[in-house]
Amino acid sequence: MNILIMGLGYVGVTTGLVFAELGWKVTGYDPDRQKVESLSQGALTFYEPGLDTLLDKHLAAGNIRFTAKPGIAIRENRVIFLCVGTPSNEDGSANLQYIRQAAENIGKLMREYKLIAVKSTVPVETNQKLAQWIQAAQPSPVSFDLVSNPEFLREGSALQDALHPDRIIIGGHNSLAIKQMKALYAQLNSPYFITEPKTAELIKYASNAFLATKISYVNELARLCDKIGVNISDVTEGMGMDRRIGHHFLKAGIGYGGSCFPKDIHALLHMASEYETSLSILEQVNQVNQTQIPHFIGIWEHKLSSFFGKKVAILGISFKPETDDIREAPSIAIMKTLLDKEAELKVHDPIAKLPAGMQSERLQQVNTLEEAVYGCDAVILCSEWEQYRAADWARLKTLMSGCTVFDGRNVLDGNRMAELGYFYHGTGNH
Ligand SMILES: NC(=O)C1=CN([C@@H]2O[C@H](COP(=O)(O)OP(=O)(O)OC[C@H]3O[C@@H](n4cnc5c(N)ncnc54)[C@H](O)[C@@H]3O)[C@@H](O)[C@H]2O)C=CC1
Ligand SMILES: O=C(O)[C@H]1O[C@H](OP(=O)(O)OP(=O)(O)OC[C@H]2O[C@@H](n3ccc(=O)[nH]c3=O)[C@H](O)[C@@H]2O)[C@H](O)[C@@H](O)[C@@H]1O
Repeated sequence: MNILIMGLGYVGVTTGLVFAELGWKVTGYDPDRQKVESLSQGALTFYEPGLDTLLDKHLAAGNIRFTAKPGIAIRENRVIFLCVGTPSNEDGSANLQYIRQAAENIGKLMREYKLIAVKSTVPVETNQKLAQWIQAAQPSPVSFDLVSNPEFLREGSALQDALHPDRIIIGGHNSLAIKQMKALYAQLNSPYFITEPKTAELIKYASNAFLATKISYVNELARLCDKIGVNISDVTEGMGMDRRIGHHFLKAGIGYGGSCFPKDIHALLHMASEYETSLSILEQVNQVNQTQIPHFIGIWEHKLSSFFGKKVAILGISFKPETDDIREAPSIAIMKTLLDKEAELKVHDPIAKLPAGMQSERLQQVNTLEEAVYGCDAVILCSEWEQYRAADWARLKTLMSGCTVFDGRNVLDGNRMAELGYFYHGTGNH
């Protein structure tokens, strides 16, 4: 079966390369010509470990190609994966304009049967709407099947996650379509959960919301730890030894960011309100996350007396390590607040760049960790790149003016930092 991927962002490119790796012929379509050109030349438009090698390999073997022309791409491929973005509307609901455009393109241009799988994260009942949009755009009726096939990969480990998924969720009504979907993934040896489309759609939101709940829970608990003088990391380590709880997603810090958790939680809350149901726990999850940064800035400001005129090194721009994605990155909100408080910022990230519109004479991105900390009063660690964990903190201290390190991700060894003469402040960390 030939596969068409519509939408060449993180999910689309990873999915396309994974299917190429599984032996299928893949075409990637995106209306963004620059993206298509760049991918066709073997250059990824974002940073993601392992994908560049796979892209080179499958371009050279002719297993994957990219196009900005939808007509031939839709006609030549029997299976279509929708991987377009579903960003937030002002009111928090999911913006379905790209999904709708893609559906209308398919309807308009298809000439024979298609199996269409939705990987984008979409609200319940979108599958049904998609069917209507496709039908309405068809010049004359042509049959198709629609299945919901949500994606669970994480940025930074996208390839591994997509090649070894914990589960493959398929929501569909037609058993033949489900059989074809299973055939596409057959080599992965992952368990399937087959259900109806709206259940599959909700599983995706419910999973992201549950992971975010774990994070906000420990972040709030860390505030208590700060007051009573125990280490949140010890608490979560002890908790995680209970296999019913596990160790995952219990790392306290400056809060969750990224292109999905904040957006999907808003979308789920909006969905609940449309169905006149309250998800009060999730509202609190969101609330705790939104207060995480002001909470820490308050503590840091108190420790430094004031940020006015202080030289501060910001380590890590991306919302997490191993990605250059800065969407909803906590570092950005921190930097904006510190600039308002008239601090001078030197910023470092191994890969990510400051957003183009973010400019100030008191803000400078530098190329090395040493340049960032040179002459600074304090360091704030915003994303836990390995380079920061493994840094020679004894040497870095000789470059700084002050000796304060605020570890927003709790990854440095507090005792060791104190031995080196730092004033170290983590999260719920003593
Ligand atoms: N980024 C992630 O780690 C994950 C994202 N998701 C979900 O997958 C979806 C895609 O996410 P990303 O890859 O991050 O999005 P993205 O924003 O990086 O990329 C979306 C792509 O879709 C293209 N596009 C827009 N309209 C189109 C159309 N009519 N036809 C074809 N392509 C079109 C855009 O040009 C863009 O290249 C979202 O719903 C997201 O919630 C799910 C799991 C993981
Ligand atoms: O729907 C999506 O887009 C994806 O969203 C998340 O993946 P991602 O946003 O790439 O990254 P995560 O590793 O989940 O981290 C999200 C945020 O939570 C923070 N986090 C994570 C774990 C933790 O213990 N503590 C914590 O603060 C991270 O620093 C980051 O800011 C989910 O983990 C994926 O399963 C899902 O497919």
